[in-house]
Amino acid sequence: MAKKIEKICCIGAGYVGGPTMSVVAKQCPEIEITIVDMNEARIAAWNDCDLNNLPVYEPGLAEIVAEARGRNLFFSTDVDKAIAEADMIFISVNTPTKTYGKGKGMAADLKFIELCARQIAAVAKTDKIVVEKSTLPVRTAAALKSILDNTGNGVNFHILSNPEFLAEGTAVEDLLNPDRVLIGGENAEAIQALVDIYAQWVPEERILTTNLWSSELSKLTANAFLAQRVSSINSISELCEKTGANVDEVSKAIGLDSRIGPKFLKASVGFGGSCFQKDILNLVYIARSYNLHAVADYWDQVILMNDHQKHRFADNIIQTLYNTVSGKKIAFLGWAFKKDTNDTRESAAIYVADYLLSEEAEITIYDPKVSAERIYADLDYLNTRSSAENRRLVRVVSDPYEATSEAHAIAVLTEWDEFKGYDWARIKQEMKRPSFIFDGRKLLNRAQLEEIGFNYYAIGE
Ligand SMILES: NC(=O)C1=CN([C@@H]2O[C@H](COP(=O)(O)OP(=O)(O)OC[C@H]3O[C@@H](n4cnc5c(N)ncnc54)[C@H](O)[C@@H]3O)[C@@H](O)[C@H]2O)C=CC1
Ligand SMILES: O=C(O)[C@H]1O[C@H](OP(=O)(O)OP(=O)(O)OC[C@H]2O[C@@H](n3ccc(=O)[nH]c3=O)[C@H](O)[C@@H]2O)[C@H](O)[C@@H](O)[C@@H]1O
Repeated sequence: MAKKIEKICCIGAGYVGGPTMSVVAKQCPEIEITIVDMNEARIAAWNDCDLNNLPVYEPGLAEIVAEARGRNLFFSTDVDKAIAEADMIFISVNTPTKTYGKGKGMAADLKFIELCARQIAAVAKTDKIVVEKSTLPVRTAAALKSILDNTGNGVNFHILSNPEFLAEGTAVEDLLNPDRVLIGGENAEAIQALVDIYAQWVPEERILTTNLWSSELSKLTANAFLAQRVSSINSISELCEKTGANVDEVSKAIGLDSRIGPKFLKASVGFGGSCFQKDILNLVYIARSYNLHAVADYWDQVILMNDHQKHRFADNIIQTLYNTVSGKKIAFLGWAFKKDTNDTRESAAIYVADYLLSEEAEITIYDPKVSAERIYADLDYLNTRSSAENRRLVRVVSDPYEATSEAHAIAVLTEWDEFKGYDWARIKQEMKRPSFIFDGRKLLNRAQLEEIGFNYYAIGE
């Protein structure tokens, strides 16, 4: 019989910790869950009475937080207390690409993970099951175990790997109906304790148990395969543009082959998000560290193709606008890395904007969920020009018609549904002529827009 878990602590109240634990709290009302974070502002936002102020926007999430918060779901900055009281501790902190030292620009930065392990070791006075929820390099559990066992108070720690496969924008749905839940571990009782939690709402045949290393490596592999599909179809999109083929037609034709399948074949301006690039870079780094250079080079191509796609989208705008965008107003519709999220990490929009700004374009941005502050922070982070210069060249507005008015061109960077329903005749009326649209998401209706008089360009057509 596995130990029944009564109290869970989750370290990290971000895009994974927040939604994941909210859903566990909803499905397991008898378990008390405390999500802790050292970021006070983030915890305050999770505790905000106004659910519109939650730090993560996900369809359906606010309702779940409203149901569970204060009942069996708590958000706190008191990390030590939550660790001390919990039977099971999820580590859901960020594991970004290293920006310094050995492995800079490639390896995952594990300093936040190590800090968690040291804090758990220092505080724990009772046995704990420690669950890796963050995405980690294969064999990280060995390092965690070494820290916990050597610096702890003599209590027993069992480590499990339980990577998260949710996608942003559909996090709640993905958590409620996961394709699979993956649990890697060595201790049968600890594994069973976590299986028992998920089994409250996930069919048992979708709960897969493996050894620790397969679980850790499966997460990196899943993201690499998904990103590879996007880069593969994006590579074909360029060939379509040269040959008269239409990439949507090609996607459909190949996707109907049951061995290939229809998902993740949508050509785009390039994949973004906090994880695809970081996880592939990490995979490449790990392969190189084992001297597997052919393996590393193979996966590296996925990133190179993605960079190429963003670059050529921006280049096409410049070329089409008579080889100069200097002083021209370009309207960006969308800044988030995909629809239905306020997350902008590694969004293709950032890189397209940066490229156009270096050509002295003046960009006006509208995104239904992303704040101006976030957009400026994204651009400043690249360090290409001064913060003052970014603010001089970029305007962020809350009305799409204001963004597009007097613009030479519109670039669609995120596939927000609302863009489809705009009054495109009015937009055309208020733009400079000729009026160009560059659809990086293949979202809009070519026939309708050409009828109105737009010059419409879409990826892969
Ligand atoms: N964002 C996503 O959709 C997915 C992310 N992942 C993985 O999950 C992990 C977390 O990702 P996100 O939630 O997006 O990151 P995030 O950056 O949104 O959240 C991480 C949180 O951890 C907190 N934190 C860091 N160190 C801490 C410490 N020592 N004590 C207390 N709090 C600490 C930070 O303040 C931050 O609020 C990453 O490894 C990521 O690769 C996995 C699946 C999906
Ligand atoms: O580890 C993670 O962080 C997560 O990464 C991705 O989820 P996410 O990045 O949230 O979103 P996706 O739907 O995968 O989209 C990623 C990027 O690829 C782009 N994309 C996706 C699919 C497609 O066909 N074409 C395409 O360009 C999206 O627009 C977006 O920019 C994976 O889908 C999740 O399973 C994983 O848990």
